[in-house]
Amino acid sequence: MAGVSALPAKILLSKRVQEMVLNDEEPQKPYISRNDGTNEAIPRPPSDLIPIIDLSLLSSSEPCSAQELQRLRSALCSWGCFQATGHGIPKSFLDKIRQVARDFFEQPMEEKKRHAKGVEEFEGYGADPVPAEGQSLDWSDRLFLNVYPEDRRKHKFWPENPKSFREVLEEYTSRMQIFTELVSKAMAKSLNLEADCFLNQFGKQATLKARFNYYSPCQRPDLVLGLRAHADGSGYTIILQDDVEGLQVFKDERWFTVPAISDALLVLMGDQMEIMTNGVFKSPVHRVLTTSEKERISVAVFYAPEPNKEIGPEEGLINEERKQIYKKVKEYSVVHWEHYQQGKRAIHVAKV
Ligand SMILES: O=C(O)CCC(=O)C(=O)O
Ligand SMILES: [Fe+2]
Repeated sequence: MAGVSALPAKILLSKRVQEMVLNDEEPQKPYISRNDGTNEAIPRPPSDLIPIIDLSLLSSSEPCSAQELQRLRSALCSWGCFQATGHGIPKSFLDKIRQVARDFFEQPMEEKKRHAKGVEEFEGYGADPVPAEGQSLDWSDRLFLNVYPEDRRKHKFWPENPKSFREVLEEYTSRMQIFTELVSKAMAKSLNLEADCFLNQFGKQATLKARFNYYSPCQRPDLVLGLRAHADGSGYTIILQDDVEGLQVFKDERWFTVPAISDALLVLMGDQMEIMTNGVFKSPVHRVLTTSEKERISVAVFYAPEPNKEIGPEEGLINEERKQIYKKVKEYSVVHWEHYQQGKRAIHVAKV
């Protein structure tokens, strides 16, 4: 294509995608990653939609609670994700998060760069560290922050503007702690396990990391991805979308677009929940498309076991019919990252 050059990823990453778009630059070679032809979302039969689970039904003793738990289990066994409603976080607050995220990214570049990360670092404003040679880059800008435990926060990366950013993120963190407790217990109950079993594996100092994603419009959505196909290395991930769709989940050899539902949070299993459930729950491959019309914003919160904690398959999920397929692992996110950098999945390293 015209204007394609082969600037090294390191140089490209020192410049934000949003800057390239403002300068009307075409995507350069490392950003070109799609080879699956069409940009069309495949029409889906009504029965084949990402399940929506009403969490408010799960804590009651009504029969509908057992039914909803069963739907939760079935969603995580087949899709590895579900859209959570009835979670108790008001839509007005979810809108606030979306708004501070938008306000942050819409600021002038100099303001955002006050919180810039180094090209090789994780935390702060920028893009992922430089991937292995030959790997593509994502058409996105990010603000990545450790939010829990509190002593892991690096305040120099926390925006001062918009003014309410910190307060809103602190509240979201507290709400995410309540949310993860609720979801971890419900997942255990759905598998007939002791309610606290996953919480015990994650540990009291389980980490929460927030990634604010800004996907600029792209002139070549047919060639460029907002985020390349991957599975998460977390325990599980909670994703808040705005009204622009783009996230897709891979299932049955097809990509399915995750519908934008304004009051829902997408709960998506990471590899560590697949390990803890001995492969019963699936950690799905997912990706983000770009669109030429409008920017897209999302906020992903990664919930992972506390550092140095060994995790492994729940005993109750190992039996004669279902042999142990995963080993105990420690610091899985490190191995996951090394593979991710090379465009590979890591979960095989945890196989027995
Ligand atoms: O932007 C999204 O909707 C998904 C983000 C995601 O998959 C990730 O950050 O790992
Ligand atoms: Fe992801």
